[in-house]
Amino acid sequence: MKPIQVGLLGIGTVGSGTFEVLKRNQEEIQRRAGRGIEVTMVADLDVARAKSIVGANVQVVDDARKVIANPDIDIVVELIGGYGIAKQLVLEAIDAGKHVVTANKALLAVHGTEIFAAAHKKGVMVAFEAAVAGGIPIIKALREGLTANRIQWLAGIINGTTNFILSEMRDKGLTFDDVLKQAQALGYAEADPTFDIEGVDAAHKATLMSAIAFGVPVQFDKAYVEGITKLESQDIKYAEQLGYRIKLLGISKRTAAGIELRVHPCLVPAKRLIANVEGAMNAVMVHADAVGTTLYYGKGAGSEPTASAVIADLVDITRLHTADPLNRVPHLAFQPDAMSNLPILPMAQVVTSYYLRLRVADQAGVLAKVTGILANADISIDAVLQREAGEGESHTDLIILTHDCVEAKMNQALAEMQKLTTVLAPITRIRKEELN
Ligand SMILES: NC(=O)C1=CN([C@@H]2O[C@H](COP(=O)(O)OP(=O)(O)OC[C@H]3O[C@@H](n4cnc5c(N)ncnc54)[C@H](O)[C@@H]3O)[C@@H](O)[C@H]2O)C=CC1
Ligand SMILES: N[C@@H](CC=O)C(=O)O
Ligand code: NA
Repeated sequence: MKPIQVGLLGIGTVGSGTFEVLKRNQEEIQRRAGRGIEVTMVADLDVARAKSIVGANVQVVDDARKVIANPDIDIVVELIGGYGIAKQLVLEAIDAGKHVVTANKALLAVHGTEIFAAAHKKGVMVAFEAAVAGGIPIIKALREGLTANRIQWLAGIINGTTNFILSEMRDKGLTFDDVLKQAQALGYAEADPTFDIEGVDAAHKATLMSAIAFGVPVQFDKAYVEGITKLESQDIKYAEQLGYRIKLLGISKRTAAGIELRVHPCLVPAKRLIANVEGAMNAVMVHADAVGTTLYYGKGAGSEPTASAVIADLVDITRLHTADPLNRVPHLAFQPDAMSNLPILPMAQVVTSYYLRLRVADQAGVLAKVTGILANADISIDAVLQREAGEGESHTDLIILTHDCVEAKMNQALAEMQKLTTVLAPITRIRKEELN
C-alpha cells in the first residue's frame, strides 16, 4: 500500500524531532501502523534551515498553504504554534478534508470548540497528544484507557519550564532569570516564555485535560491562572520544613456544583511521588472511581519526546482514517451530543487548604489575633510554625497551614488579617493539596 503522506507546517524544535524519529524508526512504525508514514512536504519560513534538516528528497516551501493545497498530502501536522496563522491553517486543512495533528495547546484550549466542530462536520480527525504533557500519552490514557471510569480529579505538573526553574532554584540556588534562559536554550520554553512562567501554558493543558476527563467544552477563559513569578525562595524553604514541596500544578476536579479548573503554585506532601518530579519532567495524577489513582510520568517538553506523541497520533490516524467517522474515538472522549454543561466554578467557590506566611511584629498576642480571625471564619488550623526573631529584629515570620475551606472565606479572613497593625507586609498565600 502507498505510504501515508504527511505535510509538516513548521520544522522547529518539535518538527525536526518528528522528521528525525519518523525516519529513524520507519520500519518499526510501519510494522505497527500497517503502512508507511512519510513526510513528503514541509513548509517553514526559514527554507534554508528546513532544507538542511530534511535533505533533497523532501519538498520544502515557505508557504504553508501550498502543503494544504497538495492533493497527495493525507495528514497535515501543525507545529508552528500560537493562535494566529496556525488557527487559519488548521481550519483550512480541515476544510480541505485533511486530518490534522497538532502540538498546539494554546490554539486548542482557546479555539478548540470551533476546531473540533469543524473537524466533526468534515469527518476528519484532529489529534493532539503532543499538546498535553509532551511525550506522556495522557490524552490516550484519559480518552481511552480510563473510559470505564467516572474521573473525579486530576492534578499535574504539566509545564516543564517552570518545574525546571523551581528544581534548579531549590537544588542549585540559581536565579530565576538564569534558569529561564537555560530552559529556553534547551527548547522547553514557549516562543513567549511568559506563557510558561505565568501559568498560561499549564492552564491551556489543564483546560484540554479537563474537557476530556469530564466531557465539558474547552473553556480556557474560565480557568484560574497563577504562575510562579511571585514565589519566594523562603516559602520553598518553609514548605520543606513542614514536609511539603512547592510545585506549579494544573488541577481539575468534579464537584456537585461544577468543575474546578485552576493552575497555581501548590504545596504537595513531600512523600508523594509527584512531589519528587524534578527538572523538565512532567507528571499527571488522575483519580477515578474504578481504577483509583493512576500516575503518568515522563518528558513533557523537548524535541524527540514531543515528536513521540506527534508520531503516535500519525499512527492512530493511519490506522483509523478509513474507519467510519462514527466509530472513531471522539475528539473530547465523549460524543459531541453528550457533552455536560456543568459550569466551571469561579475560584471563590473552590475548596482547598492553604499555606499562609505572615510577616508580624514580634509581640505577645499576635498569634492569638490571627488564629482568632481564622476561627471566626470557621477555618481550622493544621500546623503553625513561628520563626524565632533574629538578634535585634522586631519582626518574625508566622507560617500557618490550614485545613480545607472555601476560597471566598479565606479571602475574607486574609483581608481582615491584613488590616492588623501587627501584620507588617502583604500576606503570602499558597494553596495546598494533599492529593490522596
Ligand atoms: N518545544 C516543546 O518542547 C513543545 C512544543 N509544543 C508546541 O509545539 C508547537 C511548536 O513548538 P516548537 O517546535 O517548540 O516551536 P519552534 O519555534 O521551535 O518552531 C516553529 C517553527 O515554525 C516556523 N514557522 C513560523 N511561522 C510559520 C509560518 N507562517 N509558516 C511556516 N512555518 C512557520 C518557524 O520558522 C519554526 O521553524 C507549539 O505549538 C508549541 O507550543 C508542544 C509540546 C512541547
Ligand atoms: N513550554 C512547554 C513545552 C511543552 O509543552 C513546557 O515547558 O512544558
Ligand atoms: Na501527551
